[in-house]
Amino acid sequence: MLLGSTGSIGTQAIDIVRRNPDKFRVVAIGAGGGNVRLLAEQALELGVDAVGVAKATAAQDLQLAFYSEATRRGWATGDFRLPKILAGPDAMTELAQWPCDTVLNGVVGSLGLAPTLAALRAGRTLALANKESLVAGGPLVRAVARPGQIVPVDSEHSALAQGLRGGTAKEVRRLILTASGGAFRGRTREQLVGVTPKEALAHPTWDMGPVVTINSATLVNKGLEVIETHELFGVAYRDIHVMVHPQSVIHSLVEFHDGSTLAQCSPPDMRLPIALALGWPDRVADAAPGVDWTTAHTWELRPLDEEAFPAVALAKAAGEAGRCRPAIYNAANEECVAAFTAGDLPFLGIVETLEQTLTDAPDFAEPGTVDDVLAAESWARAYARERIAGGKGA
Ligand SMILES: NC(=O)C1=CN([C@@H]2O[C@H](COP(=O)(O)OP(=O)(O)OC[C@H]3O[C@@H](n4cnc5c(N)ncnc54)[C@H](OP(=O)(O)O)[C@@H]3O)[C@@H](O)[C@H]2O)C=CC1
Ligand SMILES: CC(=O)[C@@H](O)[C@H](O)COP(=O)(O)O
Ligand SMILES: [Mn+2]
Repeated sequence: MLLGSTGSIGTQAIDIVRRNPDKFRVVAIGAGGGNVRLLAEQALELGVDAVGVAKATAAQDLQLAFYSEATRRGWATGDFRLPKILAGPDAMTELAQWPCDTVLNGVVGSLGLAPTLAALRAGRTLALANKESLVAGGPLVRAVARPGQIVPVDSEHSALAQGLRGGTAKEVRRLILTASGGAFRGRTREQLVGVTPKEALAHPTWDMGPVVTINSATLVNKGLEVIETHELFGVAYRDIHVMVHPQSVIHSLVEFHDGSTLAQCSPPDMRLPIALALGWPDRVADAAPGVDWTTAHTWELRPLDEEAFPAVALAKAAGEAGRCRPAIYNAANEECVAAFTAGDLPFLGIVETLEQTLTDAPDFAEPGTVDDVLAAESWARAYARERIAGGKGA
């Protein structure tokens, strides 16, 4: 099951499936509804049983897209069976419970929380790219997930999961997440004034969807990943570190208490962690090219400039405090990224707004239900939007 099949993660997952028909079969796919042509193309190529679109009004366009795709393929009516269409805001959650072994959650944003919980409750293995669901609803996810039921897709967390195979939890001293540094790596705070969405979208090493790319530029992505690390591996925030690694070849490191450190290395290509998550615990041969060991390489690791990029420290504090503050951090960021992309908020205003939103947030309790998360998110979204509309953070 692929949720977010039309996106960067989804299309790369399909590449893995296409090249490994003996290992994987996709039974259903889902996406927002912004690209029904691609969704129909994928559905007919993969021969899925069901297709979901979150935008209810996209259902009719999807139906039409099936027929044009069938015509393009030279298929006559009667030669093929149309997949069942699920449409509306609950479509991803319904699909997450569809009979299958593994659900890959590759949708973007904390709207991925309901499908994450549904897949876990239905007993599926969850290949998780949608880090926002874990950040927003960590305590809810922890309460329903069996040990080992979530397999990380995020490159750093896949690296950590691989490194942790090399020792026991008791032997771990610290986890080190690597960060490319994003589009503005090496800049001072002053040099970030006036940077544009186009510049922020020019990621130095990874080709990804727009939201995660802008989050890389602000380092909010690394903030989300620190919380994701804590939620996935149960390691204390004080033992989770971030290092800037411009080459994006070392995807993260595990240090053990004897002073030994294990790193996972491969050229930046998400098909490797996606394939590993789909096949977990087995590796999929030739998922992506490996490092070329016949040439010279220089791999750097540098401390993060926390003054220019305070987003990681903010996320750590939010994670340590709990009580929906990670959900507030993420929801405010989703609003800020949309505003920055639309030209309504300057780049530095993103993290400034996050900080102010966290400062002014009322005290929420630890979430016990999805509604608790939604209440905190809805407060944060409204607060951030109001600040942005009022020209604050500009
Ligand atoms: N791309 C990457 O390399 C990496 C991504 N991730 C994480 O994976 C997730 C996906 O990222 P990425 O693939 O880059 O994002 P993209 O923007 O490329 O794709 C997003 C996907 O989500 C779908 N979508 C959008 N809105 C909805 C909705 N309301 N309901 C259901 N589906 C929706 C989109 O469908 P539509 O086409 O219809 O809009 C699309 O299929 C994010 O959480 C990201 O942080 C993590 C590590 C690496
Ligand atoms: C590929 C991947 O996992 C992204 O989440 C990646 O981490 C983005 O790169 P940086 O956040 O390190 O710039
Ligand atoms: Mn990552």
